[in-house]
Amino acid sequence: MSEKAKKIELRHSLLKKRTQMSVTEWREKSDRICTHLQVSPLFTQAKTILLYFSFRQEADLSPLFANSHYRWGFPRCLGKNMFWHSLETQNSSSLQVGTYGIIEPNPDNQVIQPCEVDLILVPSVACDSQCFRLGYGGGYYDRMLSLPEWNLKPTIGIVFEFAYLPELPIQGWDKPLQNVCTENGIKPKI
Ligand SMILES: Nc1nc2c(c(=O)[nH]1)N(C=O)[C@@H](CNc1ccc(C(=O)N[C@@H](CCC(=O)O)C(=O)O)cc1)CN2
Ligand SMILES: Nc1ncnc2c1ncn2[C@@H]1O[C@H](COP(=O)(O)OP(=O)(O)OP(=O)(O)O)[C@@H](O)[C@H]1O
Repeated sequence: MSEKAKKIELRHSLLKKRTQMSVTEWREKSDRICTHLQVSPLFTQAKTILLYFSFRQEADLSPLFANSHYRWGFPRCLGKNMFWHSLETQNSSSLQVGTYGIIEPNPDNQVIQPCEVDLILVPSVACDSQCFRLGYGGGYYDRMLSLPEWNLKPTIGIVFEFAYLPELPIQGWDKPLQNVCTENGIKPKI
């Protein structure tokens, strides 16, 4: 089987497993992930952090946004690129539903430039012990993290432990992240 076909099959089975989690289990594991993040030096030493609105039962990091000590950035998809915005108000009029049905900031919100970013929390379908990541297949983070202005930014892949695997199928453009966080803790790249 090709690496591409292996990715498609794995993505399908892991997304199925993730959406079969009960809401209670999802909430508990998401909260544990938030707790591990909140005590990590990578996190506490950051000022501007990129993250996401949970989609298809991804770990929900919304308890983190409540902390106004940090500046939070959320992605907006435009074509094959992501743009990052902070939300000045918690007002729902600053949000819209984007291309894939994911909530995103509307373009009027303040743009966050790469040089301002200290940490990226990367939503993942799976990660492996070398910090390679499987996403939804759009290539958004692969493209972004391959650019020189993003290349050296600290990254933490976010997955539940059941999707932290020994080895993912990888293709030429896949670049490892620097860390992975599951409900059991933060694991740096080996
Ligand atoms: N919460 C969250 N927001 C995010 C991401 C994410 O992973 N999580 N993204 C991270 O990239 C971007 C959105 N990327 C996405 C890419 C593809 C699909 C999607 O539905 N793909 C189709 C198959 C596409 C294909 O194989 O060509 C599908 O799964 O049915 C969804 C989101 C930006 N925002
Ligand atoms: N650095 C890059 N430059 C150009 N195209 C890229 C790059 N990285 C990935 N792609 C394209 O993106 C597509 C999707 O890649 P892949 O299946 O690895 O996505 P993914 O990491 O699962 O998705 P996502 O990052 O959106 O969650 C591939 O077909 C590939 O051609």
